[in-house]
Amino acid sequence: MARNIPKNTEKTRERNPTQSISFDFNIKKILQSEQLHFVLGILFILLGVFMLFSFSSHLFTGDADQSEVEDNLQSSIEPLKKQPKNPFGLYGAKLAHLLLFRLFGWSAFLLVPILLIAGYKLSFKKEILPLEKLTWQSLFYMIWLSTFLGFFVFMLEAEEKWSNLCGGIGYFINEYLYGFIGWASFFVISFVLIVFIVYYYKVDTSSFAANETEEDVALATPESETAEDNIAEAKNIKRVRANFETILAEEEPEEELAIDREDNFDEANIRPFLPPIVETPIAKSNNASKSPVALTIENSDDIPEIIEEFEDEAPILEINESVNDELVKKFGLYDPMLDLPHYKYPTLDLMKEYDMGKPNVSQEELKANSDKIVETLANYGIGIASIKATIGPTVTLYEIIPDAGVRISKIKNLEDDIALSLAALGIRIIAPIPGKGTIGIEVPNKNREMVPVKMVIGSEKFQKSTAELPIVLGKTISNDIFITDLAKMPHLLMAGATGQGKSVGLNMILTSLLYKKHPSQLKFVLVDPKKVELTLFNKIERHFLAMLPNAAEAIITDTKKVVHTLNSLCIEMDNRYNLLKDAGCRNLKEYNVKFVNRRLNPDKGHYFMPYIVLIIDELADLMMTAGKDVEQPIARLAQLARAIGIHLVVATQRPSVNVITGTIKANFPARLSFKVTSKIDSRTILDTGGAEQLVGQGDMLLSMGSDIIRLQCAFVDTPEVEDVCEFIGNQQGYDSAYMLPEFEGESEGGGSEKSDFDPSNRDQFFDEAARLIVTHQQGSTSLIQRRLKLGYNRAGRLIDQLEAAGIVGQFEGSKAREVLIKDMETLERHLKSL
Ligand SMILES: Nc1ncnc2c1ncn2[C@@H]1O[C@H](COP(=O)(O)OP(=O)(O)OP(=O)(O)O)[C@@H](O)[C@H]1O
Repeated sequence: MARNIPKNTEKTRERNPTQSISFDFNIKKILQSEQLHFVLGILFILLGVFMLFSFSSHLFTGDADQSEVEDNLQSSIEPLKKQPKNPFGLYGAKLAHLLLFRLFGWSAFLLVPILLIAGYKLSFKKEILPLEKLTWQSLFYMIWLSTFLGFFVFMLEAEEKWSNLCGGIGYFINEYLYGFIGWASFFVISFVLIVFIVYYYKVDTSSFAANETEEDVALATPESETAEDNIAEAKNIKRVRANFETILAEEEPEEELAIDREDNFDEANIRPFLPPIVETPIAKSNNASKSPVALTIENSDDIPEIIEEFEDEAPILEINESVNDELVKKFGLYDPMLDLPHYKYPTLDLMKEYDMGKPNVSQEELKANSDKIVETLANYGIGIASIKATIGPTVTLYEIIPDAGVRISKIKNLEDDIALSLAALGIRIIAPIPGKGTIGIEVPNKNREMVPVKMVIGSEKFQKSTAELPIVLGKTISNDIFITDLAKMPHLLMAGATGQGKSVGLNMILTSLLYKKHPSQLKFVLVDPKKVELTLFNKIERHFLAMLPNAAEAIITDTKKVVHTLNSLCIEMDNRYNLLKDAGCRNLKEYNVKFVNRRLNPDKGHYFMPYIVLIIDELADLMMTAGKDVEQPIARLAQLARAIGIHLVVATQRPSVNVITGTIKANFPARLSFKVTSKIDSRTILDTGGAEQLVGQGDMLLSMGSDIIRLQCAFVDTPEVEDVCEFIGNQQGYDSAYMLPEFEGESEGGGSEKSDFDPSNRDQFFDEAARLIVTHQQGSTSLIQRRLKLGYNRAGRLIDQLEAAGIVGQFEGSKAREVLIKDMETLERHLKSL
């Protein structure tokens, strides 16, 4: 209304009956002013301090001042007979006398923190502790404590000496109660406290009932809970998770929180960066009563079914939006980067500057080459309508449009003749160039141009790239910087004869990712059977590397360990799929978005999932020594891991069929080839010839689906990689590398065959798993996996042992196994008898 009032001209003000409204408006403004808040806040704080000291002094001077203060309270006009002993003067003595002696007793001290916190909040706009809650609690405890202490003062008839303890309120309540029920008033007082605690703190009374589990309670939670209830419950969850920093998050300002997370790292023992997050209490849908089905993914055809299963069968989480919003409002979105808040991305000055000099291809060279092409083709009776040249860093592409009626295959067959006439190696004919209707002839330049890493990494295109896993490989034939997204590839197979630029290519991939990703977002698993190529990356172990628990080194060089690591990655994949299923997400990106929005519960094993990039520097070596043992997990990962953010980059010197087997090849849609020694090798890796014609030094062909592009790989020198790694390695990192799930090889396992089951040799988690299964009455591997935080294989072995021990029934396909023991008592007896 006030906004519609005409502007305050003298006239309108005279006539306008709404003048008072405009006055109100100003009052409101004054009340809302920051200055007033600040001043009031300081006043509150001073008052709090004044109270604290006058109350404390009263404990010693109260008796002496009593009669003086009482007199003054009766008639404040009469002059004081003697000065009060309280150093805070008459008013200090009066205030203390009123609040301590007449009203609340010692519990009046509780008013002090309220004043201090309220004052601080008003002045500095920061709530050290939740003020409203604190005020209600303090009021209750002031009265209750005064009554409680009053009981003893009254019963012991010590009011002369101790009336300060309980104040007037406590004493009179007890006097009144005693008149009715005598000393049983103590029960009433205690009962009031119990009622307050149960209702105010929303004590989960169901947890007192025997055998009822956390999950049952969650199921019992009425969906119509108010947002406030949910927040309170969320905070309860938080309280339990004392090892997470969440408590600090609530009570401390953001900056302090960040530092604390860093310091308390090892507290989150499973994953060093398990996120500090408060979760919305989640009520499960009706489907929750269905047994969760163990998730086994054998091949990529399963994926659509799994996704459907996510939608249909998975316990779908119902999220109370308002609570999440409340949490987000309070703590902000979850930021994984706060794990290492001071982390600095590598800078461009770590890379060498190269003097590029003049253009690498002269006009004369261009003219001479196009003349020779036209001439050679003319010699074979092929006329050319037009010719156009595009200069690239390594090769120049001459695009020709032949006269009408010329057969393309005829030109293609002239590859060697053209090479001969141009006296150049590495001519490649692309006939026709897809989508262009021209024929391309790539002719290597006499002076090739090196593509420095600084140029591509520093390019605007790369710096601004929003790809999930951006990698800048180098330049295309038309001098464009080529950037691709490894997350979309989703896996890359690399081949190239020795000395053709494979290692530089791998380093480019790693360097690109190191320049764009934060350690909390990405982890590398580095496999280096040659033992020398990737050692540079040791320095970034605590930032970017993942490793097996108890491994001595993060970079894996030993074939046996490679097999373990690959299998461990498969377990990680299964675990991640289970978490995605739980969260109702289809891929890692969706999952992480949900997590960042505080919609997933870390207590249920959810965490911010970093991408994992597995790099294998020499597959041939591994295939020779371990064959199927490495082929199978690689194929499985390649088939299934894309959705959960595990991407593979596998390089090999020998792209022969026994290294790049059909299974492996079929699952690597993106393939990159440096120069190879034969056309057959080129066919093995790219499904077409051409790679044998490359000119080396990072000249490469990238095949993604049907397209093949020629690229010049950028050059990153070993000292540059070293500097980047040192730059990262010198910064504060995690306590250790990212831990992959443990994997026990067949021989080390606890015996998976049912017939082999030996009760004395059971898994150390056997009893725990049995109790879990019987409590939940669900014979499910994924339950064991999630609750006991074990890998899929180990959980599977446990289920087999439970079957052998007669605790669960047989495997029944997609259904959970029947639980044969129905209650804990029988189970305990059974366990003892084993
Ligand atoms: N992109 C590039 N630009 C310029 N020169 C390059 C490029 N890539 C590689 N080279 C040159 O080729 C040499 C060999 O490269 P690299 O070590 O990458 O080969 P490789 O294929 O890994 O060999 P190997 O399999 O024996 O390890 C480099 O030392 C460098 O001089």
